Amino acid sequence: MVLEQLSHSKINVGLAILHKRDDGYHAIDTIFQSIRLGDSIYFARHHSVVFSGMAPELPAYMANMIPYDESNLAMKALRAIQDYTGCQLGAAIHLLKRVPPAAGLGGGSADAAAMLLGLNRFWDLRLTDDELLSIASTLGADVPFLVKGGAARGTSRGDVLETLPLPKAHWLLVVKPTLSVSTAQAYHRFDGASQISTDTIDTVVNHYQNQDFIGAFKASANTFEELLFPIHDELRICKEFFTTRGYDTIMTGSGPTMIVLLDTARDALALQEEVKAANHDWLTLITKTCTEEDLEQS
Ligand SMILES: C[C@@](CO)(OP(=O)(O)O)[C@H](O)COP(=O)(O)OP(=O)(O)OC[C@H]1O[C@@H](n2ccc(N)nc2=O)[C@H](O)[C@@H]1O
Ligand SMILES: Nc1ncnc2c1ncn2[C@@H]1O[C@H](COP(=O)(O)OP(=O)(O)O)[C@@H](O)[C@H]1O
Repeated sequence: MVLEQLSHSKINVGLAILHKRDDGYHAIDTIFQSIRLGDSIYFARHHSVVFSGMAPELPAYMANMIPYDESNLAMKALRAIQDYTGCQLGAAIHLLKRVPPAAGLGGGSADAAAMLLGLNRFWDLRLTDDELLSIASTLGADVPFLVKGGAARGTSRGDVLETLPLPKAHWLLVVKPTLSVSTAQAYHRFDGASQISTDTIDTVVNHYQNQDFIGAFKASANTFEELLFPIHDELRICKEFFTTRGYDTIMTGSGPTMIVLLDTARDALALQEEVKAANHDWLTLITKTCTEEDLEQS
């Protein structure tokens, strides 16, 4: 029997950095939204734990950034669950990566979350949701949301979650410029001031409460755009490529990925062609926001 666990990635529909905390982390206020773009983790019976992975659909320079060893966030999740439960069972585990790494899409964190959920099923560990969330919070600030999925407001380190109603699915074009941004370094640029506040995120939440994803997207803003646009021209150029064509576009997480909101898949395909025709070497992927049905299937 082979078990497949999907790991949906996320976008941030708005992110305000509020202040630096005493523990070195930053207090944030953000809206997480699951998207269909995700990796798969496969589990098969084996006498010991073996781990492998590949990313055949990603450009080589991105695929080469992903380690398939103990430093992979998915393997860290496996070790955390072994420590917590004392479970000594084996498994042959394969990670099929589709999500661009270091992109602000929470790809590694989503794999950690999928490993927790997948092992709970595969090894029949019967951990409760609260136990899984508590292990998740030791693995990274984004991991608890990625265990839950859906739509949620995240405060504190991004790990205190308030679930929001999921709007209907919307088409998105995910655009990954070539530069890579380290999350820690991006946070390090914050000097205590941002135009974006809890009020901004309150407005986004109001739109979510009204099932108005388009309104939420238009009202959102991200402190990381303030921190990174002045030092990376490619980000401004990338965002303007879409906004000047009339498309609402936001940067997700600590970047560099831009999320373009679209009415139809045809619009997404046409934009992909325009990016190619303009000779930009940005990776573009078409996806949708997740619905309840998507989450039930994962
Ligand atoms: C910016 C966000 C927005 O969703 O996502 P990404 O851009 O990484 O996808 C998250 O806050 C990223 O969360 P995550 O990637 O899980 O962060 P962690 O592994 O816990 O932390 C990586 C580093 O980021 C910094 N960090 C992270 C979260 C936070 N609230 N304050 C911080 O200062 C710390 O320097 C930490 O050492
Ligand atoms: N399963 C994984 N998938 C992707 N990157 C991983 C994974 N495990 C560890 N990494 C490392 O984590 C870094 C950040 O990747 P990722 O979690 O995708 O970033 P982000 O949080 O910005 O989406 C990568 O550069 C890579 O070296």
